[in-house]
Amino acid sequence: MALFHSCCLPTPSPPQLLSFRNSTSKYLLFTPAATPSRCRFPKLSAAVAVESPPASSADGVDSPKLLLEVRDLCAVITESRQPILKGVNLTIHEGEVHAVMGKNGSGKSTFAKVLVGHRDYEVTEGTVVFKGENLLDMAPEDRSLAGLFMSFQSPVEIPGVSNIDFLQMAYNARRRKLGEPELSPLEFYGYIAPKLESVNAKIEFLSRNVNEGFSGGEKKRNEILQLAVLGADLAILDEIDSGLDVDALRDVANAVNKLLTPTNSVLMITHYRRLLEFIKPTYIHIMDDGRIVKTGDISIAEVLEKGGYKALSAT
Ligand SMILES: Nc1ncnc2c1ncn2[C@@H]1O[C@H](COP(=O)(O)OP(=O)(O)OP(=O)(O)O)[C@@H](O)[C@H]1O
Repeated sequence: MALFHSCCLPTPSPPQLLSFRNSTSKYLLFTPAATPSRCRFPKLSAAVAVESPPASSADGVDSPKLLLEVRDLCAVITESRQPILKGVNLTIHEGEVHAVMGKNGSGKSTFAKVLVGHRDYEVTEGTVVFKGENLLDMAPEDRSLAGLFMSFQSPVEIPGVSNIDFLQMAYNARRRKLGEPELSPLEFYGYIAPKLESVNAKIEFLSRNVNEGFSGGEKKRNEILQLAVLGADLAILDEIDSGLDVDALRDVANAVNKLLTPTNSVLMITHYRRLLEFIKPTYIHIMDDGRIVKTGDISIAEVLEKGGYKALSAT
C-alpha cells in the first residue's frame, strides 16, 4: 500500500497538451508531465488519447451514447499488492469496436478482469462508469446482469454441469432480473437453436459439460455461444483468436459481427492483425506497463505487424 501511495503523488509539473484533429476525431497528445493519470509511476511515455466526441454534432444528429468511461484506473494484485494497472484511460461509445494490443505482460487481461470484478485484483484508484453507473460499486454478477460480458483467455471447465443447463440457468437469471418470465427447457431450446447455428456449433455441444474436454477452438466457440445467448452491451473478448484454425476464426468472428448493433460494443484483446481483418475495430489501443499509451486506427496494427513494438514506438 505504501508503495502505491508513494507512486501516486500528484504530478508537480503543469499539464502540457498538444491537440490535432482529423475528419472524425480530435486527438490529444499528452506530454509525460500531463499523462492523464492520478496514480503516477516513474516510467512515463507520451500517450495519445482520443477525446470523446461531443454529445451531438453540429448538424444536430445525436452522437452515439457513452457506454464505458474508464479514468485513471489503477489496480494491484490482491494478494501481493503488486501494481499492475497504473492509470488506464479509455472511453467507449455505443456501436464502437475497440481492440487492445500490447506486449505480453503489459496488463491487457488484468484490465479486462478488473472490469468484470475478478477477485484476484483490487482497484486502488480511478473510476469506471458503465451505462451511467459506477461499475466498481457493483458485484461481479451485477456487472454481468447490467450488460457486461467477458470471454476469458482460458475458459473454465465446469464438470458435471451440461452446457445447456448452464446457459439456461444464466439466461433465466437475466430474465428474472429484467422482470421477465423464465423460459421452460423446451422454450429455451427453441431460443438457443438458431444461436447454435450462428456460431456453427454442433447440437452435441449442448449436452456436453461446460468446456470439459473441449479443444481450445471449441472453448472459444462456446464462449461466443454464451455471448449470443446472454447478449451484452459490452462484450470483452480476451484473445478470442488464440488457438483457432482459419475456419474457426472466421466462424467466431462472423458470429461476433452478427451480434454487433449500433447500441452495443466490443472490447477485444488480441496480438494479431488477423482478427482485426474479420472484426473491424473503430480504435486500436496499445497497452504498455499498465497504461494505454497509444490510440489510433488500423494502421497501428499494420505498423506492429511489420516492425513489432519497436517500430510502433518510433511513430
Ligand atoms: N493473479 C496474478 N498473480 C500474479 N501475477 C499476476 C496476476 N495477474 C497478473 N499478473 C502479472 O501481471 C502482469 C500482467 O499480466 P496480464 O495477464 O494482464 O498481461 P497481458 O498483457 O494480458 O499478457 P499476455 O499478452 O501474455 O496475455 C504479468 O506480469 C502477470 O504475470
